[in-house]
Amino acid sequence: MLISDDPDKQFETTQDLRNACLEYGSFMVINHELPDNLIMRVYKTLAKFFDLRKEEKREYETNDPTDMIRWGRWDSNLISTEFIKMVVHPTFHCPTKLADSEILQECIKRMRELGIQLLRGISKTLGFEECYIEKRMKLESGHDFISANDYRLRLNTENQENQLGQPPHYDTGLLVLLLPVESNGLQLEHHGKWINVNPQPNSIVVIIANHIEILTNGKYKSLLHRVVLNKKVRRISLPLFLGPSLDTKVSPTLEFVDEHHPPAYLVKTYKELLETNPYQVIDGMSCMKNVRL
Ligand SMILES: O=C(O)CCC(=O)C(=O)O
Ligand SMILES: [Fe+2]
Repeated sequence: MLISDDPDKQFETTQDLRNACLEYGSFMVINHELPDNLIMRVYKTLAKFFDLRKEEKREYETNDPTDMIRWGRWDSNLISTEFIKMVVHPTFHCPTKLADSEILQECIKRMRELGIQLLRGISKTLGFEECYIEKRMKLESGHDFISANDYRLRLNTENQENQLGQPPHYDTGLLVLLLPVESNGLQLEHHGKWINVNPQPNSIVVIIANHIEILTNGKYKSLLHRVVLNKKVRRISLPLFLGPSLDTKVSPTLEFVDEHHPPAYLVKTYKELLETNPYQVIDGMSCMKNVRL
């Protein structure tokens, strides 16, 4: 609808998008251009990678913050997940041990195109011309990464009720797009309560991340979210973190600054902000504590 030829429909969708950004910090996209069989093949390829023996994946267990690929596991009483993160734009990086990397690359390319369309829509909801965010954040050389997550079933463990796949967190970047998943687990914070995301089949869930909050001087807030372990099925997820180029200085846009709304964030390049995280360019951790004034 955002790209519909019918101006009324386009207007209505832009209004819905504005409300979703203000009220929830998240929305679902249906009727996108990612075919089911592409999605299915991506999940197969990721599952195959996660099923490799630990020794085989350890090659990507890096402590070097400049590495572009990083594998790891969190395994405690409360949190359990395995992940493989990789920088996918401007240059696509992928472990050689991940079969069918061209399928993953194609899928990410399409997710990125969708993300850019959504950022055009978001620019409009803010009263700017369509390409405002794209140009200001230099998305042509935007720094994007993915973090494939594997939340396995954990049987016979204590504390099952409270087990999380991801602790509550905010994401870095502008937008995070989640490849459609069949199983639930993602929860969003809304007015102090956790709400379950029950995605419609094949819908892409989108989350507003840190740098939209900075750009809008807090008008659109970065969304707190977490993942609870699904007790019935193994769940694999694939978020794409769309970000500004590393050299872009992200700061509140003047239109959102006045005497009642002074700038609430420091001016830093995306790279400087990411460098405050232990794994720098390949770390989805929120940077907000280092930038709020
Ligand atoms: O697995 C999910 O649904 C969300 C993952 C997530 O929030 C993240 O990787 O930052
Ligand atoms: Fe996240």
